[in-house]
Amino acid sequence: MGSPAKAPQTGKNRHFSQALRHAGAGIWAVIKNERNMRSHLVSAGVVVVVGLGLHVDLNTWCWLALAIALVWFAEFLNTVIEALVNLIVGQRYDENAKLAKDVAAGLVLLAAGLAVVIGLLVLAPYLADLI
Ligand SMILES: Nc1ncnc2c1ncn2[C@@H]1O[C@H](COP(=O)(O)OP(=O)(O)OP(=O)(O)O)[C@@H](O)[C@H]1O
Repeated sequence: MGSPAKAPQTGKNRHFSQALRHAGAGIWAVIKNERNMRSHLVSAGVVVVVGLGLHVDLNTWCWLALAIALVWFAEFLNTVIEALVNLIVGQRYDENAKLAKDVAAGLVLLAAGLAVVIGLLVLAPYLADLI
C-alpha cells in the first residue's frame, strides 16, 4: 500500500521557494485560463518588437513597460475578483456578483485603453520620423 496522500496546503508558505512556486502557479493559471490574458501577452510582444524596431530610448521603454504592466495588473485583479465571486455565489445569479464582475471587466477595458493612449503618445515621435 502506498503512503497516504498529502493534504493540500491551506496555510502559510514555509519556504521562499514554496512561495515562488505558488506565485508562479498563479501567473500560469491566469495565462492558461484567461483568453484575454493571452491577447495581452501577444500585444505586449508586438509592442516590444515595435520598440526594438524603432530603437526607442530608455524613457520610452519605461512608459511602454508601465503601459504593459497596467493591463496585466488589471487582468490579474479581474481574475481574482472573478474567482472570489464564483467562490461566494457559485452559478447562482446575483446582482452584486454582476456588479463586481462588470466593474472588474471595466477596469481591464480602461487599463487597455489607457495603455493604447500611452503607447501612441510615446511612439508618435518615432513613427513621425519614419514618414
Ligand atoms: N453569478 C453571476 N451573477 C450575475 N451575473 C454574472 C454572474 N457570473 C457572471 N455574470 C455576468 O457574466 C459576465 C461574464 O462573466 P465572467 O466574468 O465570469 O466571464 P468571463 O468570460 O471570464 O469575463 P471576462 O471576459 O471579463 O474575463 C459578467 O461580467 C457578469 O455580467
